[in-house]
Amino acid sequence: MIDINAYEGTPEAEFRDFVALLKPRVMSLVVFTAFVGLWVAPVDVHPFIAFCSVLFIALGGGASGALNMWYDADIDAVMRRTQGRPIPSGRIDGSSALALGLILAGFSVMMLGLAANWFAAGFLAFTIFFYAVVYTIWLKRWTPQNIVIGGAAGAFPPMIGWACATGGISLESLLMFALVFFWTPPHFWALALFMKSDYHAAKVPMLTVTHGRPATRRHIFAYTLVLAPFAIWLGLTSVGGPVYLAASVVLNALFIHGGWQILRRSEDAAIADGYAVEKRVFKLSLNYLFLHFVALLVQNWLGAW
Ligand code: HEM
Ligand SMILES: CC(C)=CCC/C(C)=C/CC/C(C)=C/COP(=O)(O)OP(=O)(O)O
Repeated sequence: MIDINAYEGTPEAEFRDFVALLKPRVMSLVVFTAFVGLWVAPVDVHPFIAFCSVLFIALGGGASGALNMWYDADIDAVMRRTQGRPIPSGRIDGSSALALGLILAGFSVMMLGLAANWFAAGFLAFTIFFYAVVYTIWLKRWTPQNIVIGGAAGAFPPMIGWACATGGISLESLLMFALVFFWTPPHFWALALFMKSDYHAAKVPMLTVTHGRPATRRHIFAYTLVLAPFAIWLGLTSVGGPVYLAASVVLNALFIHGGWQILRRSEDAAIADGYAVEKRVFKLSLNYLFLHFVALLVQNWLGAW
């Protein structure tokens, strides 16, 4: 019998494939942190300028996602989680993704410079470079500290937002950076614990692969402990207040408890329940970060210290 599917040729790229190249789900939280950084800054920004700034940061983030997918296509083709992405599945060729990434990167930086200021635009350019080149091309395939150092790229957006409003850097924006920076390792390693075989197959030196799961569990717990003081310190600055502080204390207690549970678990127990705790802590990590930034917004609305 003739298999007509074998004669379909290269699958057609659809609009949603180009959108997928921009990693919209991950970037939605990144962009939210940038928005909050801009909004809580002590300078009034015209709503239209604020809207444009966030839009161009989002486009810049998307550009870096496309550049990451272009370079990582070989890794993505091996891992089950990423095999369906537009490049490994053949719906978009690498050179189109590269072109899209470069054009969007240039466009977003130029437009942010015109809409906000050139310091913020330079910061956005540096962040795109950091994710696409420092993390993706260099660190990711080289060291298990890849996501710790490379995580800085994901932590810059609230500083970019702040820079859009103020044209500079402050203790508050540095602490927002620290919040995302020290959050990234437990966020990612919780996921890596239930994805180890994928990274192993793709020969990516994630901590789970190079140092094993017990070491990864210890690292997750340690980072939840390091993270908490920075998150709470932010609440003592000019953007903080009682609502943020209360939220942060509760969220950190939950996150540290999650890290502790991960630390105490044996691998056999994790296999037995299908990594339920690790999956729960990964989800908790997303809520942890989202709610910290929501708390900053609410505090700003109610009035900070
Ligand atoms: C080097 C740093 C990071 C690494 C290696 C990392 C890795 C990952 C991976 C592998 C996933 C799961 C699959 C996926 O959706 O692609 C994920 C999910 C997610 N990450 Fe991260 N992440 C990092 C930083 C960040 C940052 C800075 C943010 C936001 C501020 C973020 C937000 C998210 C969100 C929202 C999801 C869920 C996506 C969904 O619902 O599909 N991540 N992350
Ligand atoms: C404004 C701006 C430029 C923002 C950039 C923000 C940024 C660096 C986000 C990184 C988050 C992310 C998707 C990491 C995934 O790592 P991976 O690429 O190793 O994960 P994968 O295996 O899912 O591809």
